[in-house]
Amino acid sequence: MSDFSQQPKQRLRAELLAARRARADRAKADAAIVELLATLAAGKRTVGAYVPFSTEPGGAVMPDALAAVCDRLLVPVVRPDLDLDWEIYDGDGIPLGVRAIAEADLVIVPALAVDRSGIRLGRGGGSYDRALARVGAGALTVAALYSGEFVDVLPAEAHDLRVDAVVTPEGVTRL
Ligand SMILES: Nc1nc2c(c(=O)[nH]1)N(C=O)[C@@H](CNc1ccc(C(=O)N[C@@H](CCC(=O)O)C(=O)O)cc1)CN2
Ligand SMILES: Nc1ncnc2c1ncn2[C@@H]1O[C@H](COP(=O)(O)OP(=O)(O)OP(=O)(O)O)[C@@H](O)[C@H]1O
Repeated sequence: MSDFSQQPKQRLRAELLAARRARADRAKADAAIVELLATLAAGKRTVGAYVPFSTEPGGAVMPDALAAVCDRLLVPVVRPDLDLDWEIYDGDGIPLGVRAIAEADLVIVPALAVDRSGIRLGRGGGSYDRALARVGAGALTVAALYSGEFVDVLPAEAHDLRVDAVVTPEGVTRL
């Protein structure tokens, strides 16, 4: 059992980021993750996602692959207070406001790890704790992870919001 509930979040983040940098199977894992996410996004009106950093699940091709199968792809714009505004991917760059994410049918969120109850560990800005609170009741929230990042128990705080599912190269798991 992978129980990290008593570990400081800062140390967990550092370990998970170091493991991502050391991965050798990235391209294959990203291809599998993008295929699964594109299947979830297919035919949706509005999808919220993110533009992956170089070591994040999904890789550089993820936004184009998602934009090709849904009507409208929203990506975050970080505000000075670390809250998230949203803009249309590859669009005019006009911010749509923090509430735009409420229109999404599917929200793909970045995470360093997620546990079996849906608690996610992010980068520590509280950005997604705030953004997830605005997601509509009917929307599906999914975190994209590499193998080994879906764990049994993570440290949880009162403000942490859960995701509905995780996508790893092995498949989609509803929580
Ligand atoms: N792709 C992506 N976009 C995202 C997030 C994310 O986690 N991933 N965010 C989630 O909230 C928000 C941005 N928050 C961030 C919080 C911390 C760092 C950060 O520590 N950056 C490192 C280098 C990042 C890397 O290459 O891995 C740095 O600046 O040193 C970046 C973004 C919105 N956009
Ligand atoms: N709804 C909120 N409004 C304002 N600040 C918040 C909110 N939720 C969490 N925070 C603050 O954000 C900080 C980071 O929280 P936490 O460690 O849970 O981040 P995280 O979920 O790992 O990161 P992220 O949400 O950016 O991916 C904490 O100091 C917390 O107080």
